[in-house]
Amino acid sequence: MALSGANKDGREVRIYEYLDELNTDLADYIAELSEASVKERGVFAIALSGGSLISLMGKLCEAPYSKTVDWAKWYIFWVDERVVAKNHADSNYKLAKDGLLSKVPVVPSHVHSINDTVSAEKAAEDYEFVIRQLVRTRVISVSDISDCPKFDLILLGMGPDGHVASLFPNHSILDEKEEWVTFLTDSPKPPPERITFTLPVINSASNVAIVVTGSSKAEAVHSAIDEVGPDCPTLPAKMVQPTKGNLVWFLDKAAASKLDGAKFSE
Ligand SMILES: O=C1O[C@H](COP(=O)(O)O)[C@@H](O)[C@H](O)[C@H]1O
Repeated sequence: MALSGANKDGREVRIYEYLDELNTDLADYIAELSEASVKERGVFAIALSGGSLISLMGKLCEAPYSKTVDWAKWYIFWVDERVVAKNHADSNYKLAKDGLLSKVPVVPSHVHSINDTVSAEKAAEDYEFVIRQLVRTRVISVSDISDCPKFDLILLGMGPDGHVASLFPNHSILDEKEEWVTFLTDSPKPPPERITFTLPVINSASNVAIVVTGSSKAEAVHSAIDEVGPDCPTLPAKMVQPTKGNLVWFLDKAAASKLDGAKFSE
């Protein structure tokens, strides 16, 4: 059974003893949000990250989700992408295609990956243009307090340094307020060229989940959730604070091992 707790900002933190429980609860969470969004808006606009997240979403390819989720209503985007060919081992698109999208009946024209034939700068510009078109046609909602897109769900992982998407600690793109999608050519984690949603877009989503496993990330989890340590204020994961949306952390025991456990109850 998961331990869970809500802190003062209304963030929910779910901690799982076993990875299998985390995977099942994550699949339930995504399936429920998909159902609610399709009921309300007729579509589900979901943005994926790369990394460990995709294998943690693996239950969605199995029964009952493979049959019960309304896959045809999904519109799929990437929160961040490495600027490499789509068939490159580093591509977040390839990771999601191989691990999830090729195993469920999504509509190919609803899968919005980046243009992998241009520079990082142009790829970010093109991707923002695509998103703007889909906001105009309301495939993606719009925030009622800014002009930002309001994704139904944004799924994030987190690196041991506290980075989310391709927003790295102390990088100037953390301050980006105007662009929806920006680029970097100096990512501290390879490959160096990437595009990424900016914080205003992430924080405008209806729902954001940060899914983190492993002891190498325990210190950054502690800093972001317990709001302690010198790095805390500039930790990208800590800057994920949806303005009106919901934030849920999914953690395994190892990632949660440095948290103040007193805040959680079964
Ligand atoms: O480089 C990236 O890293 C993060 C974290 O990856 P993980 O394997 O440690 O979970 C990922 O969320 C992001 O999409 C990716 O581009």
